[in-house]
Amino acid sequence: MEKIIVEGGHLLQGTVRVNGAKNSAVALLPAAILADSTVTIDGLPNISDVNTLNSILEDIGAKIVRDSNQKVHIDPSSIVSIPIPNGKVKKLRASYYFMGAMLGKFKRAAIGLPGGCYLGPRPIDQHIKGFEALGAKVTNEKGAIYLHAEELKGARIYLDVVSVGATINIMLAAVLAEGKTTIENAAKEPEIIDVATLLTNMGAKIKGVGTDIIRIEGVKNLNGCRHTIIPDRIEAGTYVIAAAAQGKEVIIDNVIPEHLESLLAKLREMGVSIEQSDEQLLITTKKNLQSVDIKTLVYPGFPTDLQQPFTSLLTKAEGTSVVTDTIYAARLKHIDELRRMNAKIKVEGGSAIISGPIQLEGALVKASDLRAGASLVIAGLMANGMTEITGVEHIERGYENMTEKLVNLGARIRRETMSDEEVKQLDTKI
Ligand SMILES: CC(=O)N[C@H]1[C@@H](OP(=O)(O)OP(=O)(O)OC[C@H]2O[C@@H](n3ccc(=O)[nH]c3=O)[C@H](O)[C@@H]2O)O[C@H](CO)[C@@H](O)[C@@H]1O
Ligand SMILES: C=C(OP(=O)(O)O)C(=O)O
Repeated sequence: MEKIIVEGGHLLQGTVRVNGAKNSAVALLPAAILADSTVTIDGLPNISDVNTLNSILEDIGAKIVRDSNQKVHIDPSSIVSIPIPNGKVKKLRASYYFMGAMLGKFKRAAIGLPGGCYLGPRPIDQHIKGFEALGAKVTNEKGAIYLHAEELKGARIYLDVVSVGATINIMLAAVLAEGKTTIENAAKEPEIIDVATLLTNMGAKIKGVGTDIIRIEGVKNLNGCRHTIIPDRIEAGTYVIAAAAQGKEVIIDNVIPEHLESLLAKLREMGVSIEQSDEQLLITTKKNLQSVDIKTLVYPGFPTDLQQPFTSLLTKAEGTSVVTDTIYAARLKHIDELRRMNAKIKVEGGSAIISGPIQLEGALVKASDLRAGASLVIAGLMANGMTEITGVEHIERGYENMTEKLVNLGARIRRETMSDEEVKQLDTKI
């Protein structure tokens, strides 16, 4: 087991390059099942979620070759519809995309219930509603979901909540269904457009992605193709926030600035200077940042995945800021850890109320989930003295080489293997 050690207070300067999007990658890999020949994906991030999905694909018969340039070739021609058991599936939320992809390809699937970051309840009722509308019988037995359809027929599906996962999963099942499918009240996240682009390159007929009505005309089969993944807007946003918190001048490279409009608007309101070009952002911080309120919303609103890192930044803003997560109201586990670091944060009625400016102090803290980890790393960079962060495995789910990238920007941050004694003490330390 490893921990991250940060010596705070050093200014960040230089360029950081963003990898391919985790939340696209985790859907693009299962989508490859739908093709009859090799799918090549360019720019996949080297993170544990991607490695777990590749491993599940191999378990069901895919042949995967990863070449040196972040290219992955997935040959799905030998995949068989065998049950996918709990072990690996439980490591991530996105394993639920195997449901849509296997159902689409084989008309049946059996898969353990997915895991991922615990952000409060993460229901999949809208995914199931969609699969049932397409003609599948879905049962939940002893922690596994069984899906079966004699044939899949296009349908009109209205989502009761705007859901990224349900929109993608229904698209995966519908592209090979007979006839027309309409998804109403669909989500519009860039990752959905990325998945639809891959499916279209494979031969699927999809219209309306990026709007709230997606229309799909089923085709008989899909072919292999080559696809380049979009840059990770959440990884980019994390470094943008780190730069605003502790940067002098930082360039974020390989970013689509339009994907981050809500974050950039809030940072400008706080007084951060941001220059943008086609694929880069230059972040320059002023001394006195102003407080702002944020409310997470579906895209193009403020992303839930950046709420936790942004909270760390707000500790240094002058005045009171209010953070409300309307997507995952319980995504507040980082707050206790930030309080250990001297942050003044109250939680009232599901909102975090942050009083600033406060000088954070180094402490021993634990990352309970992926973006809580990112928020603690940023807090560590801002703090006086040393911060030790455990729960590194969560950070590895979504950030490739985070410590190396920060070292290149001038941060004093490193990873260390924990001693057996430290591992034993993990749950007993105050
Ligand atoms: C809209 C949104 O911001 N989605 C985020 C969500 O995606 P994720 O795919 O996890 O969540 P969804 O977009 O599916 O869910 C959005 C909301 O709908 C609810 N819901 C979802 C499916 C369902 O069947 N029933 C239901 O009630 C969820 O509890 C949540 O409150 O977390 C991901 C990981 O943090 C982010 O990358 C996504 O951007
Ligand atoms: C919580 C996240 O991931 P997941 O939904 O895969 O658990 C995230 O990307 O912030």
